[in-house]
Amino acid sequence: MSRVATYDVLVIGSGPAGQKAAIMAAKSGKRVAVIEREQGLGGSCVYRGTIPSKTLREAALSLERVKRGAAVFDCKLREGVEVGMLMQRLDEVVSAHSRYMGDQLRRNGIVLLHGCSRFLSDHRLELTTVDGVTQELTAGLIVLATGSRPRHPAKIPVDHEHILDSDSILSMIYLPRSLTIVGAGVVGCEYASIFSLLGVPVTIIDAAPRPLQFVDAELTERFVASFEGYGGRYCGRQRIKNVRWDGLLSVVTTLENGEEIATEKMLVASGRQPNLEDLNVGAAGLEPNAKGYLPVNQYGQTAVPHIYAVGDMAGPPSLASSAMEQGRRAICHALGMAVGSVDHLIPMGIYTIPELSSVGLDESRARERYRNIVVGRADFSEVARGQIAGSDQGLLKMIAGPDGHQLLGVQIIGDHATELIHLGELALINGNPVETFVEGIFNFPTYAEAYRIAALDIVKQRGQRPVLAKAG
Ligand SMILES: Cc1cc2nc3c(=O)[nH]c(=O)nc-3n(C[C@H](O)[C@H](O)[C@H](O)COP(=O)(O)OP(=O)(O)OC[C@H]3O[C@@H](n4cnc5c(N)ncnc54)[C@H](O)[C@@H]3O)c2cc1C
Ligand SMILES: NC(=O)c1ccc[n+]([C@@H]2O[C@H](COP(=O)([O-])OP(=O)(O)OC[C@H]3O[C@@H](n4cnc5c(N)ncnc54)[C@H](O)[C@@H]3O)[C@@H](O)[C@H]2O)c1
Repeated sequence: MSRVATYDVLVIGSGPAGQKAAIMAAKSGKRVAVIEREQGLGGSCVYRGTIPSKTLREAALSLERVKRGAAVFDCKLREGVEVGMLMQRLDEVVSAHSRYMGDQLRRNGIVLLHGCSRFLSDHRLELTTVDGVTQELTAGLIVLATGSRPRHPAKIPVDHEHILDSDSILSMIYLPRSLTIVGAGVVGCEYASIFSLLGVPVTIIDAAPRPLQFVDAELTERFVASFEGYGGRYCGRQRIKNVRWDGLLSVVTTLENGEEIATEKMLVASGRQPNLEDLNVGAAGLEPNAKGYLPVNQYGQTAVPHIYAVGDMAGPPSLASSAMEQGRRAICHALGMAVGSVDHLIPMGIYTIPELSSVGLDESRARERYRNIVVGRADFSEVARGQIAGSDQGLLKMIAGPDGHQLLGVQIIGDHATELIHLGELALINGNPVETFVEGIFNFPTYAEAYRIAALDIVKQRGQRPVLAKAG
């Protein structure tokens, strides 16, 4: 082992959480090293998560746009098309991303170390490179950002050939003739949309009565209607008895109600678990909780004050966007800098087709807290841009407090929902009232006009319930 290398800040993992932590620390004048066990930078976000899935989604979206114009266009996918052909831009996107990140680390003077690391004590780590060379490292501040990996239920024998997870699904050469998806969370629903639009019959199985349980029920109803419109089937409230590959053609799923579902492939999307095992956290005095995560406070600080855990490895919401913010916040907190106060307003963007997005309180949570809320609705079929695009599944819901002025949240399903949500987010951050959307001028024709329609709906209801408005 060579002599000990000393840094101010050591960041383990180069995904969105680790990157932002490292950059923030370097910009604050600290000597920083990032340890990454994979050859490429960027974490599962770049290689197995966000970017590959969204690249395949673009192909499904192109097909969907053509299908909307079915009266004039006649277009379907060629027989035997390879999944790789549908993701032609992926290599370019991934290498551009990795190059950009490498440059950014270098520009900021951050040392990049390749290898796997484990704690020797609370300030010391051992790094082992792929060649088996070891090096001891020490730092005053350590940020763990090792991400997560798919969780496999005990009853499902994932073999990565017939029964796949979100890491192996994109290694399929051909589109499957049919697909069962276990789990109607974000991963399951995003892939369900993509594959069903590409013409694959998809069945989703979940123990819950509806998919995406944490999303507004009116929005998920529209999602299910659209998914079923593309030939998909949602099997809610179902428990799986067993899953087996029949050795010939099909993966056979037996449900506890006796039904058998046979499809060519299965995708298991039943949640994630943190990458913690290799780190030997016990040597640093840390202990995971019953769910396998390291307990942290709102800044990502663990029970050992100079060790922070951020991003997926620290648990939900498990988003690239929140991972970046957690990385930044951890460093600000550790270095005694102002952290900012909008972390409760993390927007959620789900890239199903149609897209779903939300910020602030949704209808049911707002009702729990304030009882007499006012809900404004704008159907995209009322918006000129929606009519032009034939986007009739869209809906924007604006949630106002009992006085009908205070904005509490916005939920959107439909084209560009994940972009549109930021208007609502900024209004919430700035404490703008509902009127902002009535008085502001919007480009025409745009989907953003849905904000004004929803706001006017609230104003109309306010006029009809003067007693409630005064009672507050
Ligand atoms: C299919 C899919 C689609 C997704 N789509 C979206 C989306 O559209 N939008 C969104 O916001 N989020 C999305 N996510 C979630 C997003 O990818 C994650 O929340 C994000 O990648 C978490 O970032 P992270 O930095 O915590 O971890 P990761 O990105 O997983 O990075 C962790 C890094 O740590 C490294 N590492 C692990 N252990 C060690 C060790 N012992 N030593 C050294 N290095 C180590 C790993 O190699 C990896 O590079 C998606 C996830 C999946 C699975
Ligand atoms: N657009 C995005 O931001 C995006 C995209 C993809 C993933 N992600 C993140 O990745 C994380 C993981 O996503 P995920 O969808 O794998 O997990 P999840 O925890 O969101 O959903 C898992 C689903 O599987 C179901 N389930 C679990 N075990 C089951 C079983 N044995 N039988 C039937 N159903 C079962 C659960 O009821 C749940 O609905 C999420 O936290 C999400 O935030 C985000």
